[in-house]
Amino acid sequence: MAIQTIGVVGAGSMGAGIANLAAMNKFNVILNDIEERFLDGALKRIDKFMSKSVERGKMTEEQKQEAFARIQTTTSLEEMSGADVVIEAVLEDLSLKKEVFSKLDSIVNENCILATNTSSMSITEIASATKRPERVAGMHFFNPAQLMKLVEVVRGYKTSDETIEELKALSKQLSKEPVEVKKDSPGFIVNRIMIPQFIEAIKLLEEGVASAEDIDKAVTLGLNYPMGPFTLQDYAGVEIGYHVMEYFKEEFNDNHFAPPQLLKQLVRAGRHGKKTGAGFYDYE
Ligand SMILES: NC(=O)c1ccc[n+]([C@@H]2O[C@H](COP(=O)([O-])OP(=O)(O)OC[C@H]3O[C@@H](n4cnc5c(N)ncnc54)[C@H](O)[C@@H]3O)[C@@H](O)[C@H]2O)c1
Repeated sequence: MAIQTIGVVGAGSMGAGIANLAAMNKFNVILNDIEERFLDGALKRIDKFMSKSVERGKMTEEQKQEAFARIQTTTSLEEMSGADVVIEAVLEDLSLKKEVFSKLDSIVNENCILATNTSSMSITEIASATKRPERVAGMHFFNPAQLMKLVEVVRGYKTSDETIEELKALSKQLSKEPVEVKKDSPGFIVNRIMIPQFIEAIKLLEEGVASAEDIDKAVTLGLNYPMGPFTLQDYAGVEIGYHVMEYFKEEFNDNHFAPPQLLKQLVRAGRHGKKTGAGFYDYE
């Protein structure tokens, strides 16, 4: 199947980035969110990203305009009927994702692939909200989706080989490097490794072993990571890690994954990271 039109549901950090990436790679994009203001915000961020690319000589103004023109925005999920693949990027909430998948299943054509950008949750469970579990899979991008090279293509229990192959091919068309996650396991590969590191970093901070700045410095210089754990959580959205920890705790039946108290407090206080002006660090 030749994929021409990609639907993206949820126009937040990830949805906007994925829509931008798809448009820059010459796909038509239908970008959906629940309110116009979220779509306007997404278009502004897309415009900003591409303007910087033009400044840096990575694309021409004409290419930017062409890519922009390929993105159609809508608050009506019905308009996903024209999509060959839909990538869901709503909040990390299992019941919300299932509701979106159930609706999409009755809107899109029968061959359409329904992919989720979930950071951790069960593809099999999300697929169970549809009558096409063989056409449902994880397509996990990293932030910012325009730049980060990796895509985890994740198999649910009933995902067909054809669906996996098509999503791997699509990832390459989007200039990404896909890896196949062969089993539907919480957090897939990257978050399974990263979340315990976040937990240990927050515990070190809580125990007063070192400051956030010094933990970040130690990890960047000592492990050669591009960002330390606090800078990265603030960048990704502090609440995302929190939801993933809660999910790991339940799924693995292991309290070791429980979100540390400090993280809970930040989430409760609305300190969700850079996008809210504060997280582990202050930005304003
Ligand atoms: N932020 C990251 O670093 C990152 C990386 C990889 C994957 N993810 C995953 O991507 C998903 C989105 O994360 P995000 O950081 O972009 O979140 P976000 O909060 O920035 O955006 C979520 C968007 O979904 C919209 N939304 C909510 N309900 C909706 C509905 N019913 N229909 C359409 N839109 C709806 C919201 O209005 C919001 O604009 C999550 O599952 C997250 O775990 C996030």
